[in-house]
Amino acid sequence: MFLSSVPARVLMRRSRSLSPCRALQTGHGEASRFRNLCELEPNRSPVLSGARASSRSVLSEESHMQYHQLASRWRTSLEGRRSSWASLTASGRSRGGHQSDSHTAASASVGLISAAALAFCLKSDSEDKASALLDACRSSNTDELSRLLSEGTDPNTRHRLGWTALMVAAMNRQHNVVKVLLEAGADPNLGDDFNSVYETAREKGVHSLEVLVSREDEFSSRLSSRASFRGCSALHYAALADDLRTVRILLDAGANPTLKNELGHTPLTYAKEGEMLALLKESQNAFAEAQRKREAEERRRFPLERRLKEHIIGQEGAINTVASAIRRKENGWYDEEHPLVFLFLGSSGIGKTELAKQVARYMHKDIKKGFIRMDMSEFQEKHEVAKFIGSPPGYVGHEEGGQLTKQLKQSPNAVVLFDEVDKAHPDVLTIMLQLFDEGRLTDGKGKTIECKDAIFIMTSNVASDEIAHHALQLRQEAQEQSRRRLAENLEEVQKSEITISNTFKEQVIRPILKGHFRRDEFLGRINEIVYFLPFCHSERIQLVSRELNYWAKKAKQRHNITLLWERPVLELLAGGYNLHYGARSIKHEVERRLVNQLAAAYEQELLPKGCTLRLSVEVEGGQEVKGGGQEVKGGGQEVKDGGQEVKDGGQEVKVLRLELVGDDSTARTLNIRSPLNPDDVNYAHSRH
Ligand SMILES: Nc1ncnc2c1ncn2[C@@H]1O[C@H](COP(=O)(O)OP(=O)(O)OP(=O)(O)O)[C@@H](O)[C@H]1O
Repeated sequence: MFLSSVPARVLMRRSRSLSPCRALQTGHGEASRFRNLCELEPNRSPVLSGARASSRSVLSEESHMQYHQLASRWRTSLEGRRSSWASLTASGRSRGGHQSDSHTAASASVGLISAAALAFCLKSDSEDKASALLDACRSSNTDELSRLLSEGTDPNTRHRLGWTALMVAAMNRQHNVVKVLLEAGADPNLGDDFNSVYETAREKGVHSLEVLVSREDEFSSRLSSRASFRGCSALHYAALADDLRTVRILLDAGANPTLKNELGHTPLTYAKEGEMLALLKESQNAFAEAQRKREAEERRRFPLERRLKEHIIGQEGAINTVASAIRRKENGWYDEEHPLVFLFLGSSGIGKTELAKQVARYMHKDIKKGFIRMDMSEFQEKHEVAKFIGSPPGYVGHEEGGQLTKQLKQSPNAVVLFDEVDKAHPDVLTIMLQLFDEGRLTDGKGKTIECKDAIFIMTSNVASDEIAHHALQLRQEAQEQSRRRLAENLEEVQKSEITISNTFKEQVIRPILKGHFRRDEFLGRINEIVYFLPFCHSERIQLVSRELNYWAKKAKQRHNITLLWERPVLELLAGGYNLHYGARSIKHEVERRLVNQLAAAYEQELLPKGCTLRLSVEVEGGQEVKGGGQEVKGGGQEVKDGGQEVKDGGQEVKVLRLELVGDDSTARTLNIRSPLNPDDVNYAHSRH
C-alpha cells in the first residue's frame, strides 16, 4: 500500500553529474569534519558527491519492478482527483454573478460545493505560492522571488519537510537570492526541522523514498540521506556548501555563528580550511564575547536575587544563598571539577520547588529542556535503582534506559531537582554521590554522561518541624526585642530577615541529617544547605494578594467581571494559613471561601456580564469589618496557624461577602443559594 504513494519520478531518476561539493569530501582530509553529522554512517560526509544519495541507492531491483507497476496507478489517481477539483473550481468561478433565478435550488447545492472548492483553491493558492517561492530560491529566479514577496508570501516560508527558503538558497550557493530574502525580513537564525530522510519519513508518516526525492529535488542532492540536519541554520548550509560570499552576507545580516544544530555543531565545524574557517572562527569568538558582555551587563543591572524575588515571596535567606552560589559559578569562582549541589530543607509548600524552577528558568531560557524533576519517592526499593540509571544488558527494560540518564543525556547542564531525596533507597544515594563527586554518570548501557555543568538540587522535609519551630522562636524574640526598643511598627519587625544560627545548624540539623542519610561523605558533597522558613504575617498577606490578583485576572478575562477588595479581606484569607501546608493552604483558603462562591453565583446567573464585585468581610450577624484601605497591624490581631477561622475574642466568626456594585456606586449583597441546598437563601452568610 505504501508503494502506491511513491512518485513516478523516483523511477526516472538518472545519476547526476559530479557536484561542486566533491572537493569537500575528497580534498585535504576534510571529511573528518563532517563525520559527526553522519551519525548513522560514520566516516561519511553529509555532503555527497554526485548521485550517491540518489534514490537509486535505496531502491532494490525488485522494488524497481513494483514501483514501475504502481507508480502509473498512483499518478492516474492523483491526476483524476486534481482534474475533478479543477472542474469544480471552474464551475464555481464561472457561476459567480450569473446565477439565474430558475436555478436557485440547484445552484444552492452547487454553490456550497463551489465554496468548498474556493476554500480549497485559496488554501492551495497559498501553498502554491510557498512552493513557488521555494522553487524560485532553488533556481535563482530573483524576479519571480521578488514578485512573490511583494504579493505578501512569507520570506520565512518552510517546506513541508522542514527547511526554509533561506536554507535552500544558502545550500545552493544563491547569494543574490539570500540577499533578497534577508532584505524581505527572512530570519537567518531559524533551524531546519528536517531530520534524516528515514526519521523525517517516520515523523511525517510518508514513504522514505518520497522524502528522499523531495530532499534531492527541492533542496539539494548533495547531502547524505542518513545524516540528521535538524537545527542546521542557513549559515550551517552555507558553510556546508563552501560558499564564502553567502557566509559573509548572512553574518552581516546578524546570523548567529554560535548556534548549534541538534548534533551540537556550529557552522564552523563544517567549514573547510582557509578564509571561510578563519572568518567563522573570528565571528564565532566575537559573537560569543559580545553575548557574554551583554549577559554580564544584564546580570549587573538586574541581579539574580531581584529576579527570584519577583516570583518568590519571602525566603530571603534561601534566595541569597542560592543566588550567591550561582554568581560564583557564572563568574568562574568555583570548583570546575564538581557540579553545584544544594539541599533545600523546610516544610511543605514554602517555595523549595518554585525556587528550583526559577533557577532553571534563569539558567536556561527553555525551562522544558533545562529542568529535570525526579520524584525520589519512586526509588525507594533496591530494585528501583535500575529505573534510575537503566538496567544492565540482559535485564528487563535495558532498551528503555534510566529515567535520569535519559534526560541528562539530552541536557547535561540542566537544573536537576531530586524531590524528597530522603525517601530514596541508600543504593540510589550511592549513585547520586558518584554523580556529585565525579560530575559524570554511567548508564545501564555503559555510556558515560558528563554533567559537571549541571546544578543538582535536593529537597527534603527532614527536620522541617525543628526549622519551623526555630524560625517562629526567632521571630518572637525579634518582636519582643523590638517592643523593648519601643518600636512602633511591628510589621517591619516581621519583615526583617531572621538568620538561622550556625549553632542551630550544627547542633540540631546536622545530627538529624546524619541520622537520616547515615553518610558523612554524602552530606560533605553538598555545597549549600538552604533553609526555607514558614511565612510571617506580611508574607501571608502577600501570598493572599497574589492569589486574589490571579483570580481577578481570570474573572476579567473569562467573564469580564471586575473584582475589588480591601485589607480586611486579605487578613481574613491569610487566616487560613497552615504551617504544614504553606502557600498551598492559602490557595486552598481562597478557593474555599471565594472561588466556590463565585462559581455558585455564576451558575445561578447572579453575575451580569461586565459587572463589578466587591469583596468584604462581615462578622456573622451582619456587621461589616471596615478596612478603608488602612494597614492592619500584624502584631495586633493574631492569625492562628492551622487553618482556623479568625476569631476576635473567641466569639465572632467572620465571613466573606460578595456585593454587586452598581453604576451609581451602590452595593447589593448577592444572595447565593448553597449548591447543596437550593432552598438555603442565606448561603452567602453561612460558613462553608
Ligand atoms: N515563597 C513562595 N512564593 C511564592 N509562591 C510560593 C512560595 N512557596 C510556595 N509557593 C507556591 O505554592 C505552591 C507549592 O510550592 P512548592 O512546590 O515550591 O512547595 P515545596 O516547598 O516544594 O513543597 P513540597 O515539599 O510539598 O514539594 C506553588 O504553586 C508555589 O508557586
